Amino acid sequence: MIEALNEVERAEALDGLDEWDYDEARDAITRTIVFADFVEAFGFMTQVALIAERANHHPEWKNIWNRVEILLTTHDAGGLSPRDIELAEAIDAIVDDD
Ligand SMILES: C[C@H](O)[C@H](O)[C@H]1CNC2=NC(N)=NC(=O)C2=N1
Repeated sequence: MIEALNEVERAEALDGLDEWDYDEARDAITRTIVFADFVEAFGFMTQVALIAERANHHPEWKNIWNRVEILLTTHDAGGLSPRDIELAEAIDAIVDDD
C-alpha cells in the first residue's frame, strides 16, 4: 500500500521541484504551464497521459486553451507520495524538452 511522504521526505522531494507549489490543504503539488496555443497544450497532455497510464498514476488537471493547470496527489495514500514526485519529474522533463 502506497504511503504519503512525511514532512522531512516531502521537504527533500520538493527541494528539487522548483516549478511546483505545495498545496497544504490537499497535501498536493501544483503547477500551471502556459503553451503557445491549444495544440501545444494538448500535445503535452497527450504525452503526460501516456506516462500516467503506464504508471497507473494520474494527474488532476484542467486545460483552458493554451494553459494546463496540474495538481498531483495520491488518492490511495491520502496525500503526496513518491508517485507524485516521479510524475512531476516526468512532466518537468517533457516541458524542458518541448
Ligand atoms: C485503483 C486506483 O484507481 C489505481 O490504483 C490508481 C489510478 N491512478 C491514481 N492516480 C492518483 N493520482 N492516485 C491514485 O491513488 C491512483 N490510483
